[in-house]
Amino acid sequence: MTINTTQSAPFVIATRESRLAMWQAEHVQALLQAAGHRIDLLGMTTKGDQILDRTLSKVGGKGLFVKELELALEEGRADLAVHSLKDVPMELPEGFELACVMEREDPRDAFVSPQYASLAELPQGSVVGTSSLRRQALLQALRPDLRIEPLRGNLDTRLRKLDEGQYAAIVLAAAGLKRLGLASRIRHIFEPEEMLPSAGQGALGIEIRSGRNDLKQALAPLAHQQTWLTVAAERAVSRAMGGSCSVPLAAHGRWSGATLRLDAAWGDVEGSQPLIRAQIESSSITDLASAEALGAAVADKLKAAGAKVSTS
Ligand SMILES: NCc1[nH]cc(CCC(=O)O)c1CC(=O)O
Repeated sequence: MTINTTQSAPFVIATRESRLAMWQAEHVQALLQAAGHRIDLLGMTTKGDQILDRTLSKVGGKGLFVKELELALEEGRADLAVHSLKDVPMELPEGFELACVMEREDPRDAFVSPQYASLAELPQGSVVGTSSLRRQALLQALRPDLRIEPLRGNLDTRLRKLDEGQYAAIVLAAAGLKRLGLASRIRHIFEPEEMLPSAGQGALGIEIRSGRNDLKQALAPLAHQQTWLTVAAERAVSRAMGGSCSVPLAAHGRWSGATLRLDAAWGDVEGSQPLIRAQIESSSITDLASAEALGAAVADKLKAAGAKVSTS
């Protein structure tokens, strides 16, 4: 029998229990284990998961997926939480921070349909499933004839509802489908020119209690600096616009060489006005502060063109 009294306790990852959340937590677990750390998982059902089938945006929004994981960190039941950055509120509560942002998966949206190979093939008036106001607004801009119907639940649930025939097509993040080995369901990937992605889409962020330098050190090798700068710029647009899932807002950064091009689109909730779009390119993005300044500048352009800051 060996008793190792010097080895410290394992780090615990708090995670939601959806297949995608588990994949993401296990991915981080494997990377940290490969670097020699001991890592346990703590699975949790969040309020957001319990009400997935109701109108999430009306009962408190995205933060619901994150809050209970934060409580586990606060109470010391867990050390880190792995999030899809797209679901992480712009401002973290006092005492929490993002320890790192990891390399991005495909940030684009995917068209999924058993029958049709692309949006253009959909017959007039087809029903398309999405509960994202951003996807709804961008879809209607491309095809005003389509009927957009709500679609909730985790990825498997959404695909099942599609296969049951409730929709002619649905739109999902390519990243989630690829992570779960479901890339074969993708019929078309929208280029940002067609459908501009959401801030942070496809990127994972790891949240910790502020000041946990032991964790920061362990997580530093997982950070991807270019992704971090890109999503910092995107999230700064959302922050400046008061972004939440109750307003159609897209923000997407792309690099070509040393130049970051940041695109954003904003729509009013009623969807009565055409989308307002703005774009800036910058070759002087070197740190988080300059990335966030670029995001703020794009938000200023949106506002100058008539976009309203949301206060809810
Ligand atoms: N809002 C749910 C959500 N949060 C993150 C992803 C996909 C993975 C990612 O963006 O990292 C999804 C599913 C979807 O939008 O289709």
